[in-house]
Amino acid sequence: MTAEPVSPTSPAPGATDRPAVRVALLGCGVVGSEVVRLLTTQASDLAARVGAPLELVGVAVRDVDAPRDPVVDRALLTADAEALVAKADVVVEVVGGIEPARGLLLRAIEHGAAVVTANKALLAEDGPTLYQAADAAAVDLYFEAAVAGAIPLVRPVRESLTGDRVHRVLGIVNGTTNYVLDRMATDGLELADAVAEAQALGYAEADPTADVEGFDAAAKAAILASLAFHTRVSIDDVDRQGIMQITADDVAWAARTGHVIKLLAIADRRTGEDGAEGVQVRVHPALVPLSHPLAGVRGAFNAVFVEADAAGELMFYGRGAGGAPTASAVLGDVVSAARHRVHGGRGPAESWYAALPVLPAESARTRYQVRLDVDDRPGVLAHVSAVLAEHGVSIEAVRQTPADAPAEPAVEADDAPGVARLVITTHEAPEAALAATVAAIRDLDAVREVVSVLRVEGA
Ligand SMILES: NC(=O)C1=CN([C@@H]2O[C@H](COP(=O)(O)OP(=O)(O)OC[C@H]3O[C@@H](n4cnc5c(N)ncnc54)[C@H](OP(=O)(O)O)[C@@H]3O)[C@@H](O)[C@H]2O)C=CC1
Ligand SMILES: N[C@@H](CC=O)C(=O)O
Repeated sequence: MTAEPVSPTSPAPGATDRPAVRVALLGCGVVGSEVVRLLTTQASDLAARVGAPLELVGVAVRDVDAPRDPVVDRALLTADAEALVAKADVVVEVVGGIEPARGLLLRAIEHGAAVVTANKALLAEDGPTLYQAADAAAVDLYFEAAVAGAIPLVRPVRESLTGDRVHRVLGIVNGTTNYVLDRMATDGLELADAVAEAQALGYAEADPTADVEGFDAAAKAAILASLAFHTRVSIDDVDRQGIMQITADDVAWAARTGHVIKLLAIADRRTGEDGAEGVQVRVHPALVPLSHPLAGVRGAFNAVFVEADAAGELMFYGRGAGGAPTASAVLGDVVSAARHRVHGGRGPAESWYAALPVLPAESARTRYQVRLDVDDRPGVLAHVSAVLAEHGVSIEAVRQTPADAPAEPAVEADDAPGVARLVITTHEAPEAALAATVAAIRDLDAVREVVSVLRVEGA
């Protein structure tokens, strides 16, 4: 595509003669550059939808001399983001990270600007500071792009379902890890090779920690849980486990038992031990049955189920990352905020924070699939079953390794008994009981090794 310079006042033939809505852009990287492109190429459509032209009044970056695609008029570029936010009606923050993003957004709000951000890290760490500031200043705070990129998900949860009672949010909210797990499942790649491929394709960052360790998914889970349950959930409240321990062998075994492994974000409304309601939020890899719609979510796509009392089950699917898809969500927010500037009105406000407490990880209810190598002698299965029974965990299925298993049991000494691999799938039980069961099984004399423990979801 030819890169056309962006002029300070993009022509807007579809607009009325109302004064332009001034838009300041903070950040012009992967997402910001696509925001510039859309603001330019869609100028007349956007003006018609807003009822006034959108005027890009400045673009704050770190390096004003770096080459940009699309080319941005040098007169628009500035390294002084503080000064820029003071002269806009709508401030779009696509810088990322906690500071200076938080300070800039608060300054924009202080100046009476509406703000649009894609910054999940900031919202998950300190969203309430922004919500409260926006509420106090009676300005819009929109953040559709912060969760699941292009997929309209924040708005349905924040606005459309606000008359309903959500009881579960379950989904794939990180495209990089879904791509990695998908490549491991389809071509038998080891995790490191699949991550390297994701980096080469631009899905994963040079430092993929936020994706593979589950931080990115945990931030999105915290934001979704806060909105869905009308309470305050921060990233520190999320029980988080990434995909680093998943091996090609785990993925192959998942297929043998009719599953795929997905990194899931799960937020549940549930009753705690004291009988009081709360929310439990977690991110971890899980076995998903091949028959479940989430199993069919391939590549870097995202998909989220929301279950509400009256609405029933809703599914949202699409591209969760990338410059253009994310910019689409940002522009939707810009149009909403700009419309309010022109015609009056305000978007939703989160001033009701407090309600449901966050329950500890151990209060979650889930199912486990445990693979273990045991001595192949009479009575061993009875010992293992007894441990499960002692912890009140019911067995759904047990199977023994077929001869052509992809992973070989440990090599034993000449005089040792043979080794059998058991795959035990439990019924749903409290997380605490399941974890204690695995610890007790590991201590049995007949157990050579607990090879893997994975949760099973979506059955
Ligand atoms: N990339 C994606 O697919 C998605 C990203 N997001 C979110 O969008 C946001 C932006 O992500 P992305 O575009 O990928 O990030 P990039 O790293 O590509 O871009 C960041 C931009 O911010 C600028 N910047 C950095 N520090 C400052 C500063 N102190 N003052 C002014 N400008 C600064 C950089 O300037 P310079 O160009 O000079 O270095 C760059 O233009 C993040 O919050 C991210 O989580 C959300 C969904 C998907
Ligand atoms: N790193 C994220 C992209 C932005 O949200 C992902 O892989 O989904």
